[in-house]
Amino acid sequence: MTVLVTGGAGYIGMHTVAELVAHGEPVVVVDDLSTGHWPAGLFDVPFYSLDIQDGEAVGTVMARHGVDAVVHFAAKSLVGESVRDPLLYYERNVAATAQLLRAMVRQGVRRMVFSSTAAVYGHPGRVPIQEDDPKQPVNPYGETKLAIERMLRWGGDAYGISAISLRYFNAAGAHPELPIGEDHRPETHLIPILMQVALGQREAVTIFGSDYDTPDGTCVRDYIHVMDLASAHRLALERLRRVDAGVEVYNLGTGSGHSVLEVVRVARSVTGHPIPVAFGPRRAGDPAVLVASPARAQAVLGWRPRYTGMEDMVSTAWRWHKSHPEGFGTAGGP
Ligand SMILES: NC(=O)c1ccc[n+]([C@@H]2O[C@H](COP(=O)([O-])OP(=O)(O)OC[C@H]3O[C@@H](n4cnc5c(N)ncnc54)[C@H](O)[C@@H]3O)[C@@H](O)[C@H]2O)c1
Ligand SMILES: O=c1ccn([C@@H]2O[C@H](COP(=O)(O)OP(=O)(O)O[C@H]3O[C@H](CO)[C@H](O)[C@H](O)[C@H]3O)[C@@H](O)[C@H]2O)c(=O)[nH]1
Repeated sequence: MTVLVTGGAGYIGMHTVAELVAHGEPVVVVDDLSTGHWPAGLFDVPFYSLDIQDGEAVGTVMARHGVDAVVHFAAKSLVGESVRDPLLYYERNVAATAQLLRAMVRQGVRRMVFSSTAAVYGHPGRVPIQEDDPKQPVNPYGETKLAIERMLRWGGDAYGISAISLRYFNAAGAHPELPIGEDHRPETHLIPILMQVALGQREAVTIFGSDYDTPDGTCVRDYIHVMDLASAHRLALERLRRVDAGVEVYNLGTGSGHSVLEVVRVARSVTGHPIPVAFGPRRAGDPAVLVASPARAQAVLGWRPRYTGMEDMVSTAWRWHKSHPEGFGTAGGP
């Protein structure tokens, strides 16, 4: 009973590997290192530098390690890039996942936990957002994640695959003990950019829009700690093994929103750096407010986020960035 983690060298994937290993779960990682980093010697788990589009090679890994479930993080996930090059997202997200599912079917592996996103909702009609609210993605990234959710639904019927799709809101923070954290290149996410300003690596942060219909005019997001995302994956795996779940979806957020300016204020207080801001135009495709209703994940998975305060998110991120100003450095494969 081994779990195959695709994209396990990425930000959320690596924290989930840590969580699974800490709970005694045998894990094998497949990652092509296109955006990830695999620090040599940190985890005692088999690592394969493979593209999931190579279904045959991934199938061989499944057979060799007795894989019974897949946690599927591997994807392209930059909204702006997806608008500039949508075909890349159809290839690397939709087509690649079809290859992965084909390999699973061939190997008789019938459980998947899938990384979905709040971007499937587009501009929400109401907040907090519930799972059954309308899905109207406003960029190819969200569109391809929704397409995969639908592929899982059809695949569930046709091949007997049970899947849990976890729609994360804004992942944030870092492991409180292990030397792992967020290292995207280029970095586009708010909190790591604030940390880079505090480290003196950037002059200032540009706030995208100050005229939104929100209390302080800046966008409101539901930030969820990466450790809490990791625990949700473990609980989802447990559920897939316990019951024939069919295909289920869950929002993962705290249920509380924080404006960009609020996050900046917390970052100033945690780092002790003034973090200068500049106000710029709105970023295309940014909804004003995205806040999850996490009620379903709490009721069905028994999920309880532990790091719910913005200070928890920023201080664990700061610990990582301060001790690893160059991120994983040049760490490539093992
Ligand atoms: N970061 C967020 O706030 C957020 C929010 C919602 C959803 N998600 C989703 O969560 C998942 C992980 O996000 P992340 O922030 O950790 O991203 P990441 O880029 O850090 O991780 C993705 C990993 O997948 C690997 N990968 C990509 N394509 C691959 C392929 N074809 N074959 C093998 N490996 C491949 C990359 O090398 C990387 O290690 C993604 O699916 C993303 O869409 C992230
Ligand atoms: O330099 C920056 C970076 C971000 N922001 C703002 O900060 C907020 C958070 O932005 P991030 O880029 O950190 O995160 P997103 O909300 O754009 O994206 C996240 O949530 C999305 C779902 O809506 C997707 O799932 C995506 O993968 C995930 O990273 C947004 O209002 C954004 O406009 C700034 O003002 N300046």
